Amino acid sequence: MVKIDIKTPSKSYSVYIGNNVLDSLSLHLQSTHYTKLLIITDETVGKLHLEELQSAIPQSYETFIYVVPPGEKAKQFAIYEASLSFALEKGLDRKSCIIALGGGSVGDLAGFVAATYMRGIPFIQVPTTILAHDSAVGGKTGINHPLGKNMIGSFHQPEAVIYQTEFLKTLPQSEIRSGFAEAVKHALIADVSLLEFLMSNVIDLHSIKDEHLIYFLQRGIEIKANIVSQDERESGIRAFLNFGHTLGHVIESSAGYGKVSHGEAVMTGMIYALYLSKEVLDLEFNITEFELWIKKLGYSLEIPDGFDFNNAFTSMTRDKKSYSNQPRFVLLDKVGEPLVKELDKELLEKVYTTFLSSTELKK
Ligand SMILES: NC(=O)c1ccc[n+]([C@@H]2O[C@H](COP(=O)([O-])OP(=O)(O)OC[C@H]3O[C@@H](n4cnc5c(N)ncnc54)[C@H](O)[C@@H]3O)[C@@H](O)[C@H]2O)c1
Ligand SMILES: O=C(O)C(=O)C[C@@H](O)[C@H](O)[C@H](O)COP(=O)(O)O
Ligand SMILES: [Zn+2]
Repeated sequence: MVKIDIKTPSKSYSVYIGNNVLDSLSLHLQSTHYTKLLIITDETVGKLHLEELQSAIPQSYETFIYVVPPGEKAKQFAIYEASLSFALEKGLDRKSCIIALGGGSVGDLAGFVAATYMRGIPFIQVPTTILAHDSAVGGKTGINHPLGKNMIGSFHQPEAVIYQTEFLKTLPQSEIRSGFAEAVKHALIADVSLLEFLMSNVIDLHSIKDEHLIYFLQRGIEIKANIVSQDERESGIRAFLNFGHTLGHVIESSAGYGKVSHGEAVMTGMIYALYLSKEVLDLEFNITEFELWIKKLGYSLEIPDGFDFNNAFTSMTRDKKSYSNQPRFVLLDKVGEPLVKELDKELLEKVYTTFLSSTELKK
């Protein structure tokens, strides 16, 4: 088992990673004495892993279960409202605890329910996707709005993150691919040697070795923990974790939430940001080699039908990093050295055209 401690101004907590870390959940629940528990999970994850999670909960606990639709459908106002109603009907109080069992969608929803129920109650993340090495840590919670991704939310740190890596064994390929994008993001923004490691050891997403998986999950969490501990509420360097997300979120919302996975959209957004970084900062990086690797891993890097730069620009001006109607992008000066820059429409459109015509992306 690996334990990573996270320290933020609002809370300190631990992330437990390994094959058999549900014991850490049992210990936490035994020592904390919440009044009631509410497990929020989705239909798919519930069928696969709820029983095992329940076996780790001490019998003395009154436990309720609320099952939401899988994927981005969970991050809708209607589901958020229904989850709050369920919590009220079951009589959760301020000393009750919500447990999020699932990927980032369940974690974001359940965390936001916990953040707003009676103005905030505790919650525990039990992530079940590779992507959730990112989403379960750091306390960003929220739901989507038709006009933008995660537009309604809060910062609310979990009490603990219990990352049972056995749960990852049931992930379909598409979800492994989506989650791996955030691992690549962590490498690009913070650790050139992690990027080299990933590019030489992950050449097929069907056969990632267990020790490699644990290594990049752990390293990604360390990178995120380091940033979040310095800037919990994104007044500065936390924006680096948004690398690739300015375009990525617009791809997700314009395709219709859930049509393009978060990781696929972010991967496309990261490649666009690499082209921007070349243009604006003379980034020295072999984008062609990177694109070929990414295509071999099966990323489609597709721009949704009907995607139009002018509409995308308008949506990017609504991004949470933007102000005064000017999109702000995370760029790389070097791999591992990000910065945030306000960019104007002409430049964004020019580089978008270059990016779209990249021969490697079309292969
Ligand atoms: N809060 C943050 O810091 C943060 C960071 C990154 C991403 N996110 C958000 O996370 C969301 C994406 O999360 P995600 O990709 O983890 O997935 P998800 O929760 O949307 O799940 C994706 C699919 O995988 C299934 N699934 C989950 N675990 C499984 C398992 N072990 N076996 C089989 N199927 C399983 C789910 O049922 C669903 O169909 C996005 O909404 C994104 O915006 C948040
Ligand atoms: O933790 C962060 O900070 C991130 O930006 C991590 C991202 O991977 C994640 O997708 C996050 O939800 C995006 O945040 P948003 O503020 O742009 O909605
Ligand atoms: Zn993300």
